Amino acid sequence: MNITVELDGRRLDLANMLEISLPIDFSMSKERAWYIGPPRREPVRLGDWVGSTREGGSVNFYNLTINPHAHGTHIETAGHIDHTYTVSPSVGLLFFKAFLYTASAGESGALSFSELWPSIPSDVQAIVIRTLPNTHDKAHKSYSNTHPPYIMAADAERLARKGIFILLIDLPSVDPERDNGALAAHRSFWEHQLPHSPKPALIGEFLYIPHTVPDGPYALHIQHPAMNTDAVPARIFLIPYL
Ligand SMILES: N[C@@H](CC(=O)c1ccccc1NC=O)C(=O)O
Repeated sequence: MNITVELDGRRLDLANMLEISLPIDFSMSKERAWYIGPPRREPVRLGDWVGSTREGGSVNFYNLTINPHAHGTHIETAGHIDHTYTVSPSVGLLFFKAFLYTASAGESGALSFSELWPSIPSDVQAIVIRTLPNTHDKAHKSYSNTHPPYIMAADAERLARKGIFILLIDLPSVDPERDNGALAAHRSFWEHQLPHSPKPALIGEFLYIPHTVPDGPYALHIQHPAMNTDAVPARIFLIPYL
């Protein structure tokens, strides 16, 4: 089978899609973020019957307890911070024009975008922020009480005003861990979306972008389950251009 996809005249290297998301791992035994402990996976028990083949049941039939914000890569709508009736966060398009940028934070914890602004192409729809340090332990790290870096509200506004409607980062939040509910970057990004934005804006958090992937332009592909709530787990890929 031979499939060719072009995004505004640029061919996508579909054979070399790069996954940049983290799964929800039910074998994880420790806190991941937001102080709530690991995800849980428990067999259904109905009288003598158990939904676990290991325990003698005919099938595996588990109840899952997950929190999309705390347990892995997820995408969220503005319903995360307001009373919007949330249908499933929905991406609507198969591919977006994306840009991967590596940012580091100064002493304040604010990420610097100073090298991003001169290099970002004008037609970008999605930005992927990889933060430094980017050691492999990031894929398993427990973030509660670590106060990771964050995006400044003014930078989130500038991204939105450039027409970017998908903002992705490899940390549990685009905002500081503790800000008394301000969530300034979340609010600023959603508030300053252009009126003709083609899709409802999304923020995605808790990604993992291997250090081997160079900064620059890519196509972006997002997969997610349909769940009517503010945030859903997501599988996210960067696709190089040929
Ligand atoms: N920083 C917020 C909390 C917060 O941002 C948050 C809390 C629980 C789950 C997700 C959160 N933010 C995610 O982007 C606060 O201090 O109230």
